[in-house]
Amino acid sequence: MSKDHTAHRLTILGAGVMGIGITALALGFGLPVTLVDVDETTLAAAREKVRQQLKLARIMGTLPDGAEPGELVTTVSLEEGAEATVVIEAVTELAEVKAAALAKVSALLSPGTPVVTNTSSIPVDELADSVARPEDFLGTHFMNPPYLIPMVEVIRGRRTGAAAEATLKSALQELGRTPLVVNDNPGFVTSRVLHPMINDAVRVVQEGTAPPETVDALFEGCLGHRTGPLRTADLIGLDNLADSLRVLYERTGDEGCKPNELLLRKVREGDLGRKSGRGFYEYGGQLS
Ligand SMILES: NC(=O)c1ccc[n+]([C@@H]2O[C@H](COP(=O)([O-])OP(=O)(O)OC[C@H]3O[C@@H](n4cnc5c(N)ncnc54)[C@H](O)[C@@H]3O)[C@@H](O)[C@H]2O)c1
Repeated sequence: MSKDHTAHRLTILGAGVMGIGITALALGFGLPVTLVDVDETTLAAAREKVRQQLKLARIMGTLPDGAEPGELVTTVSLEEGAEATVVIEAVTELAEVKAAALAKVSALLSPGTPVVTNTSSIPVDELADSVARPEDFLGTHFMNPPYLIPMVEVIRGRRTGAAAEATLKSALQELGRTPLVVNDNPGFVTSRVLHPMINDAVRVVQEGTAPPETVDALFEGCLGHRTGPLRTADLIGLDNLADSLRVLYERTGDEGCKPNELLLRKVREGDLGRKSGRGFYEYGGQLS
């Protein structure tokens, strides 16, 4: 047991959209978290964003009543995160960046500590080549914002061991999430279906058939989606979406996954969605 009286303590790599969200969820359920990124400025901003997400999650009633928040440590040193019971990697969706981070962190951990990639699309078995013990390695696909979405897609790689899967499931249960296990392939289930669909929605906007507001209104009003595809793109982050589509295109050859020119232009111009304040919509000072 950790000093915070929870069975698990997490180390999370990457203080971006997902690292911040998973950290806020874990703290809200009382788990201690060590959040690691490559620079102190990012980490300072992340502390404030975590605090805001915790506040929002409490207002929305998605955290357990009366739970003492877990302790948060932010650091640029991977060594400080070596005592975790589970490590979750949520760094940029570039295979070489993930491989380097996973190699470093897995070498520091005791055998039997699950190392989990929160990749959107890169096959787990491909990344498993870079970790010290492939049997301890598997994937999750937490969605944004983690405190609001109760289910987590879990990806079992070809070399993932039963013990790692069981430990990850117990941590997800402690986080109040329901795991659903799928097999390994580019994009797994959700990204393989959702990301090309969003790419098509961007194409519809680019071709002038309808503006983003109308596309989203049709998906929400006619198809019953909670959030339309362009608002979802802004929530994901347009840079991350483009990276994920590239991963899918390179590994499947599916032309529908080739990132659309309008999407790439927005990324080039720094319009990344909610996290930068503008994407397909404007966000005046809202939470990322
Ligand atoms: N954004 C979403 O909605 C979403 C949903 C599910 C999964 N994902 C996946 O989660 C992962 C993270 O996505 P994101 O949207 O949070 O990205 P992001 O661009 O917002 O953040 C990535 C963070 O990783 C940090 N980083 C880069 N290299 C690092 C290293 N070696 N060590 C520590 N930190 C490092 C960066 O500084 C940055 O803060 C990606 O694999 C993405 O595909 C994203």
